[in-house]
Amino acid sequence: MRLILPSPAKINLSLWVKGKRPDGYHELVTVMHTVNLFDVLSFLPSDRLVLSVRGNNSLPLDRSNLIIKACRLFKEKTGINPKVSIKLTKRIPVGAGLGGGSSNAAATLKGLNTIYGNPLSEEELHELAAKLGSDVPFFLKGGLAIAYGRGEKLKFFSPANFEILLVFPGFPCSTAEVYQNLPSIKREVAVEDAERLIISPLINENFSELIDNMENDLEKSESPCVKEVLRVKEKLKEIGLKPLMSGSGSCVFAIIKGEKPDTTPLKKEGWWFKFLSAV
Ligand SMILES: C[C@](O)(CO)[C@H](O)COP(=O)(O)OP(=O)(O)OC[C@H]1O[C@@H](n2ccc(N)nc2=O)[C@H](O)[C@@H]1O
Ligand SMILES: Nc1ncnc2c1ncn2[C@@H]1O[C@H](COP(=O)(O)OP(=O)(O)OP(=O)(O)O)[C@@H](O)[C@H]1O
Repeated sequence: MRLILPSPAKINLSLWVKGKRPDGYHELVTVMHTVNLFDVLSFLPSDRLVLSVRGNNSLPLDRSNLIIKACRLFKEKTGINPKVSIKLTKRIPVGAGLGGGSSNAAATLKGLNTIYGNPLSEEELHELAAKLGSDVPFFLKGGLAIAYGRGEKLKFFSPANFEILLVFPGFPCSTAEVYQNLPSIKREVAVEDAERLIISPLINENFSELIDNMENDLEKSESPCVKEVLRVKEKLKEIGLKPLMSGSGSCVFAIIKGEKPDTTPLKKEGWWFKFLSAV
């Protein structure tokens, strides 16, 4: 039997860094929402585990691919050797702060669990997801959530309605490098602050207030990549938008309140962009 699963991208509507932890990770409070830009994972029965990718020539197909990592972890936990051919159609730009790899890993865990008769509970899936990456647990459900801790602790809300312009400037940013180049930050931010500043105006569709409150502390990173991203932000400001970097970059997005802006300057720069909706 064939199983086809969509694997959405996310944006970070805000990301606050509270400080650095003894394990090297950063303590965060961030608000994430999935958007209607999807990779697709298709699972077919096979005599062994095989991964193939369409739409991207540079992604590794070996153990460093998050899909293969998810399969290995599933096998370790359940004792079931996944014999499936997984076809990934890649549409989400890689290294773009859109969580594409994390989303693929979550879809793989869900897909294998469905195919093999749900051997893992929700909690067990969450535990495996957190091992694969800080963003992976969020993608098991998607929609709207505040993520905190290292990003693996979640408080979910009903999905919201909004439109964005998403711009990918054509180069990736390495998440590890962006965090490494962050000046030391100490901030008192709680989940309740994220609810007040972001979730409430979002649910009430008070977009002006929402946009005024949106922040991403990773924009303070001294990584050369983020410096380039700030230039992209400037261009979007010139066309009347209030943009924000998503996650660790390189994508930048802006909430669209009414009429769509004139995108000619973005075309001139040769940047990839799309108008998207929250899903
Ligand atoms: C930027 C975000 O996407 C925001 O949603 C996440 O914080 C990153 O999520 P992710 O890609 O799943 O990240 P991971 O694979 O867990 O970590 C990649 C690298 O980012 C850094 N990292 C990540 C998360 C975190 N809370 N603190 C960190 O310092 C670490 O150096 C880590 O080695
Ligand atoms: N299935 C996959 N899809 C995308 N990237 C993958 C995958 N497997 C491994 N990777 C590796 O993960 C790295 C980053 O991928 P990804 O596109 O998820 O970054 P990102 O969007 O910046 O993520 P985040 O927002 O979670 O930091 C790349 O170096 C890529 O080679």
